[in-house]
Amino acid sequence: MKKSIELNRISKKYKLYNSPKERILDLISPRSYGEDFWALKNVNFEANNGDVIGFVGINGSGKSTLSNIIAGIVPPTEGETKINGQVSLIAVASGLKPDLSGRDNIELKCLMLGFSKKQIKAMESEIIEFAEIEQFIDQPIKSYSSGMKSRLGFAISVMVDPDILIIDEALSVGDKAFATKSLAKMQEFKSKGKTMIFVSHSIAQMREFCDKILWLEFGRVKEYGEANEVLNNYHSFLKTYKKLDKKEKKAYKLAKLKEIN
Ligand SMILES: Nc1ncnc2c1ncn2[C@@H]1O[C@H](COP(=O)(O)OP(=O)(O)OP(=O)(O)O)[C@@H](O)[C@H]1O
Repeated sequence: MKKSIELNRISKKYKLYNSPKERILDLISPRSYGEDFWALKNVNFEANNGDVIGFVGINGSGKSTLSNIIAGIVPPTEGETKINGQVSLIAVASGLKPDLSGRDNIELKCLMLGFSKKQIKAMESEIIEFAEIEQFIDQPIKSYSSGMKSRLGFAISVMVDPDILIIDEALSVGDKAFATKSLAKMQEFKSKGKTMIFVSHSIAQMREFCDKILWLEFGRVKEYGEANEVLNNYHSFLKTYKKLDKKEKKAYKLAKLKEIN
């Protein structure tokens, strides 16, 4: 089976600053300011062509950071990434530029993905139609509702027909009719044997769609395997975790983060 994604010991370090001043000082001064924070540590992950994989984990586990690394939006601090094919990431805030119109955003995103102006012109009307924003396409997208923005982001990402499609929480926005249409589009991707990654808090959606699940917990891989098995374990964990009070949850998180920070 051909591998579409190979991640070898990926780590990501962010810098946490107490004030904007500290951030600037860190940039201009030879001394180091701010605190190191490892959001991912030594993550190994592989996907084959045709895999449909869900990323789960409680808030702050590193799901979006890992998706962004696979999409090439965020560089890892350490480790090796091998991505075979073109990746498209759909996220609620997926790099659309608020001051540009819907049409200009389509052009910009497609240019960044390497399409020519002629190819973009040919795809444009299909994208606009799928996103259902015909009347608003020449308005700046800062005037769009969040549903409209996510429909546009979704439409661009699926119409460019990538080899690897990452959908980060984007299905939770938008109405029922659009969600049905999107799921049908993703079914089409699945049947074409493309690699798909879902980031979602909905276990039901994951069960319906994914073959494999990667469970992240505060920067580390807790489990990676067959969807039902990992989802059952994650579900049991959540049941226990949700019973903890605020203080206990914080203590759990701090203890886990201490292991890698
Ligand atoms: N640009 C950044 N600068 C500093 N810390 C960051 C940055 N982006 C993410 N983090 C931190 O990295 C950790 C992982 O964040 P990430 O968004 O990847 O988690 P997640 O699992 O996607 O969370 P959620 O389910 O809440 O979206 C969090 O503690 C977050 O605060």
